[in-house]
Amino acid sequence: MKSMQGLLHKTSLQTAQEQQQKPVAPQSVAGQKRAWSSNGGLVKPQPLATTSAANSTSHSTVYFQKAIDLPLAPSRLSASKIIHLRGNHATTTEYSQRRLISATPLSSRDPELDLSHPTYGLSGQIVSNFALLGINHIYPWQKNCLKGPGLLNGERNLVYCAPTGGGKSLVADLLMLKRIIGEPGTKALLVLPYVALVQEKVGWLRKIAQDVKILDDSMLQDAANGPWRRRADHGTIRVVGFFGGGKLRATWDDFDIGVCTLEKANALINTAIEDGSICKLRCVVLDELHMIDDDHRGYILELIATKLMCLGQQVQLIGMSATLPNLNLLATWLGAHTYETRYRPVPIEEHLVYDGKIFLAGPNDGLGHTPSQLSSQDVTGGKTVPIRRIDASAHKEFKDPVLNAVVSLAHETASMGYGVLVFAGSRGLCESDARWISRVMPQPNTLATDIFDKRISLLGDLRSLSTGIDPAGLTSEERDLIASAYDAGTILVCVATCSLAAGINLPARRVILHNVKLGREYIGPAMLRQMRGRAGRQGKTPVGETYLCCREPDLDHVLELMHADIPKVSSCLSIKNRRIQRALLEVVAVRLATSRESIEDYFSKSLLRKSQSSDLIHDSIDSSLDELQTMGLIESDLFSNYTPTQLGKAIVASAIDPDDGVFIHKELVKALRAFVMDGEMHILYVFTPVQDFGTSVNWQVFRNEMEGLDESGLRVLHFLGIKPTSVLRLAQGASLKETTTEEKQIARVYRRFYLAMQLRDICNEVPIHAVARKYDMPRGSVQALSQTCQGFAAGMVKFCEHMGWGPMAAALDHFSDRLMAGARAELLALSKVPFVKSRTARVFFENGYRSIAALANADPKDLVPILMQAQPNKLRIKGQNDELMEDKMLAKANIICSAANRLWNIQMQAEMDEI
Ligand SMILES: Nc1ncnc2c1ncn2[C@@H]1O[C@H](COP(=O)(O)OP(=O)(O)OP(=O)(O)O)[C@@H](O)[C@H]1O
Repeated sequence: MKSMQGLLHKTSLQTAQEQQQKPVAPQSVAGQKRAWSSNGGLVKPQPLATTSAANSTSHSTVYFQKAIDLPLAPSRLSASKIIHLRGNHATTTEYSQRRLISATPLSSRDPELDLSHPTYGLSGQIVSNFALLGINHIYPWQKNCLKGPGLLNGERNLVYCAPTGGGKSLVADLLMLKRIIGEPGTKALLVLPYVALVQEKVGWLRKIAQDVKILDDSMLQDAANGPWRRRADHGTIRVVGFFGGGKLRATWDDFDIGVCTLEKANALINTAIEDGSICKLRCVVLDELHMIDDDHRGYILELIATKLMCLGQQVQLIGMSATLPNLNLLATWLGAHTYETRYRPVPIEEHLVYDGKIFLAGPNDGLGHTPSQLSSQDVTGGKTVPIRRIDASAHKEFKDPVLNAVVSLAHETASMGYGVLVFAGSRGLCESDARWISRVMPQPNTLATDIFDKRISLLGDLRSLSTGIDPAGLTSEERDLIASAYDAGTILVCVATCSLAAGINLPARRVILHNVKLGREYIGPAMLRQMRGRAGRQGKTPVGETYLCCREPDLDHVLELMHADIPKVSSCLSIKNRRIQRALLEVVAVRLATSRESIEDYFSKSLLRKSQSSDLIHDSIDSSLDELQTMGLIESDLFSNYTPTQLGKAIVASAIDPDDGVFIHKELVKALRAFVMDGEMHILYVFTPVQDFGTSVNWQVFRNEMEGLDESGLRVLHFLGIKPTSVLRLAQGASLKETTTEEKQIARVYRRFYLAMQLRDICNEVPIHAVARKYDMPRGSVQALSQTCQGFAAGMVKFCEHMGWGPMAAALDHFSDRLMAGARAELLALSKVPFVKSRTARVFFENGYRSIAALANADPKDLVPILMQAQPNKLRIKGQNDELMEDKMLAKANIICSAANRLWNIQMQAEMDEI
């Protein structure tokens, strides 16, 4: 079976490991590797995996070689030499000077650059926490920004812009801390677009807030004498992250600083407005404010800010971004002070690489020099002189000059001991780039012992993750391990897809772009800026460099892109995309605006109002209110006062779109009449998210799976209105009708059921890549399904609670634990123990450890072989590493036993209390 072997790709580290086991002398690869022109073992690019070569004039059809098809333990190759064509840079730039003096020059004469200066009123503890993180002085721009009118005392809002890596976060962090420390008991929210950023920020803020007291000693004493028992962390700053499905129930009382994704922040704010606890909110930071323009999620930022501006209480709004061309529009909207800087603590030099030649595209030095406007004629016609040249490679594998450039430049950076990030346009390209680069890297046996040991240890850590290496992509645990290894210099080269640039914070000396495409499309200027912005970070590298490697047909576009302006941002609220309806339902449901007048007032504060006339908005409100009434989500009285219906409230509480809410409601009402409880399919169907995953149903697969359903599953089909005869017809090539509203509704049920069957497999521990293959779905979609289902399930539980369907809510709640565990019911108890999830839980179960009590009473040493057995990816490395692995496993076993003991004691206590 090609499948499994093919899907278990290897990382460059693994390759290094293999080479270490089977040292091979450097030799020519001629005759060993399949030729590029041959089709054996080569795969056609998938829709999203076009290589840059696809546009080359010399290749009409180009295939890239999938990393998984490369021969095992390949022989070593060497990187091409890169030759300076001019002895020095023609001009002396800030960049060239910084090569010599590696630190950012800081004015030590300005005492206000000292964080302990009375201007900032920070406690000694905060100042020393910052110092521990390497921040002793603030940059002059940070000082100037902070000293803007009314900012330090919280009276004014702020919108500011600074280049990536320019130190934006510190300004927001300080203002936020000042708010909650200045008024004990108040709250701040920090809103970020991605879960990975939320996690990272929580870690950072906890370090900043470590041991910082909010309450003074007398207040602490009062609290101790009060009727409530004090929390252990009472009086210190609690930083809590909100994302995914897990924390949906966390409330306002659980944090001082909440770090949230957009959706979570909006849900928290809605709840707090409704129950009145919003009065404690003092500060909201909107990071990556340019996201307001994002088609899918941007409108949530607008809703958050608009609601807060309607509250009539002082909430300091702080918006920041690296890419806001129309800063003033947003500042006017938020009534904010603005600040803009081009300051880069580490200068960045941009390069264009074409046909083995490296051109200086302009030092981005922030000193007012215009980057040189390269033109494609100058570059191809020899008018512009390259500064360096990459020798053509002697290896036929590196005949493609773009690949050769990427590999040689990555090799050069790593040889200097610096980190390099390579961005490629698809997963396939990413894997093959990593493979090729690893083949020119030094042999493991020539590495310094400490680096070698650290890499082995990293491999051990990766292998001992309970999830195993998932070929469908990195899990967050794997990503954390790799990111911290990169941060510590254990790994020097990271290859990532372009889309990762926005969600990671991995600074690099050099950023290399293997062409400027994501799939088949060129990337946009904002994404290019994100990627280039990863180059150079204060304290890590003295300078930053970016290299855009491209081929001739792309030259014009690439040059245009390099100098392109970032598009202006604007509101994403409209009737057509149904965001206005959602905005309206929300404010009515949380009773922020219930009269016609207050609704008008709400919209007058929106960003939309900055681009649309009040008449147009007035009309949009009219039609949306009518629509929401027709949908049964709101009601009005004679005086045009609006109230939410129970369904309207449930939809807002469970954070779903109104249209989806109506669909879900219909389905649940049917389910209440006849809920199939003697099997899992019905509950799984209810937990299947309704948003569009780009599901295209393979009807033959649907039919096969349908035929495998048991009697209870077939009953579910019947209740949902799915006709087996229709499925058979569709499997024979008939097409699904989707013209009338009713037909669309039915098609939606069929698609959702197709996803529900995938969810069933995921819950039954089938790996994501296998699910994707079985259902003929892109892996990304299956992954998205598995990642969103928990949050959606939590939303469904809330929905049922708000609809007053208690028993249904309880049944769903029980099952949602299982989704979290990703394992079958019998493993549920075990999966409460750390490290014992999914596959590991199964292995423990099969080895007789079937309950927490069994684990609590086990000898940790006995668990080691079972943990070993649970390692899925057969990456056993013989010899010295076995010991290391065993040590790690024993440490894990100890944690498992003591956690199981703790859980067991709690259980016992609860049982005794019941008696
Ligand atoms: N005054 C300072 N002195 C030393 N280091 C600083 C200072 N201010 C910020 N830094 C450090 O610079 C790095 C980049 O800062 P930060 O993450 O705030 O940049 P940013 O502008 O928010 O970038 P991005 O656009 O990627 O979010 C961080 O490691 C931060 O700790």
